[in-house]
Amino acid sequence: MSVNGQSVPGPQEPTAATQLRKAVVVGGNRIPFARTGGAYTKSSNQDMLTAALDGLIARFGLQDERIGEVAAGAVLKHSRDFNLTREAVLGSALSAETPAYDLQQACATGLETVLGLANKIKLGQIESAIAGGVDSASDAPIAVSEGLREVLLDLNRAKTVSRKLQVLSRLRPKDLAPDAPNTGEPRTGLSMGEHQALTTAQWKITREAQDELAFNSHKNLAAAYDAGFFDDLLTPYRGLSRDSNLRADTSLEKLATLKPVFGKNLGAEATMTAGNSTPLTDGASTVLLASEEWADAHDLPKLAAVVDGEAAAVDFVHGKDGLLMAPAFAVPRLLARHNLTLEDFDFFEIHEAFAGTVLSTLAAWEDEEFGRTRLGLDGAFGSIDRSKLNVNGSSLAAGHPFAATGGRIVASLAKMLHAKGQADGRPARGLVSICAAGGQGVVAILEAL
Ligand SMILES: CC(=O)CC(=O)SCCNC(=O)CCNC(=O)[C@H](O)C(C)(C)COP(=O)(O)OP(=O)(O)OC[C@H]1O[C@@H](n2cnc3c(N)ncnc32)[C@H](O)[C@@H]1OP(=O)(O)O
Repeated sequence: MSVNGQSVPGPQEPTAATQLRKAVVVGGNRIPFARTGGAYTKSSNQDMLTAALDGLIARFGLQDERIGEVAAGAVLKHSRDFNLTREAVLGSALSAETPAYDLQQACATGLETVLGLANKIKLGQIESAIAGGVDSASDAPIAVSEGLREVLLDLNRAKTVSRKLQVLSRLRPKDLAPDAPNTGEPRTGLSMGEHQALTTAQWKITREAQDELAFNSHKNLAAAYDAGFFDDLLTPYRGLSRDSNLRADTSLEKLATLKPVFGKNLGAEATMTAGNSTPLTDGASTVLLASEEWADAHDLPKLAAVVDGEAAAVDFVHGKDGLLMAPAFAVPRLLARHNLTLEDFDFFEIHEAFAGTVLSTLAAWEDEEFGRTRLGLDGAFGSIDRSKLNVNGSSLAAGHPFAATGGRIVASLAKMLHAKGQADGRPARGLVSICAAGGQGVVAILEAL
């Protein structure tokens, strides 16, 4: 059968995944997320990832343990961090004989590390793994200009003082201007927020609907903290024990007063504000994965199984689809492979890059024409029960340290699924959906154990 242009095995045909052993989520850990320029201004990616690893190691008694593999990544990485994850492992309490590598899939990095490592466990290549991600916009790498770079390289090669002076004489004042990273898409020059403003307008998402989603994110995250949901997940770090972006006292009235920040310059209705967009954030998260046998042998919990994942990409460059709309295509493909519909899920963890991102995706799934023309279905893909969406808060409230968001979501969802256990006579089931820069998206299904 075919779903949005890709053939997927029919429901009756067993997929390779169904014949493999299980990869289970044992648990996760993270440091509280901090708004950029705040508590972690003096922390590097390596510091934060090491702290998130050490918290996980302490929680599950993994000191000096040789783990099968550790994979993590950062979207904003200094050139000195060749293999950031390996350096973090070497700085942690794990055995130095634990192999580790970096992976980069923009905001989906954390989820992609979970899926890749889970597959290795399913195949029997490794018994245990730690997935993760980290990002710091506070410690963002600043590159030098092309002119200064050329001069510095030539200077390094120059053997005599006169040659060095000759090279230096090429420098112009403009060469000294730094080249700072930004959230712009290289192929369009538009920021993520500007891209989303176009999509938000295309799907006619109102300011009120976006503010309501943002309000619920803060309300749900605050309630989760108050209920102790995160007590086992957070390593206090640099004086923080809660995500610093969380505003338990925000209100729909306050959100309605905030000035629109994206879209005005593009002729789109400007409905996106600092309140319904994620802030730039610093933070790190880790997730311990294992085979059932390894978890049992170490007397560790098995919260949920990583069932399967899917990635999609859209052609945003030519305006065919919105930059952050790839999950709208990946989810239907993944669900078709498992003969599932949106009604078969008990929790939806849809990353809130912007409130408009979540709402545009849901609107696309509910749209008959999108279902027919873009997904190749007979009608609309479906709608979700909103009471199952991001029930313990998501990125709008917690913040979004790009590569660390996937680990936050998987660890939280695994706990929620384990607590729920069964639903309708089957294991509780959760869907993870993460949009990423470059027009990509990664999604996954987890099931309670
Ligand atoms: C990268 C990938 O692969 C995919 C993705 O996830 S895409 C997403 C990537 N992330 C981004 O692009 C980051 C987007 N965000 C931004 O650029 C910035 O946060 C922003 C431009 C939206 C806002 O920046 P800012 O103006 O510095 O925000 P900030 O000062 O915190 O807030 C502005 C005001 O709103 C208020 N505010 C913000 N949130 C609020 C809330 N929930 N409730 C009440 N007030 C709030 C603040 O208090 C502040 O008020 P004052 O001016 O009175 O102090």
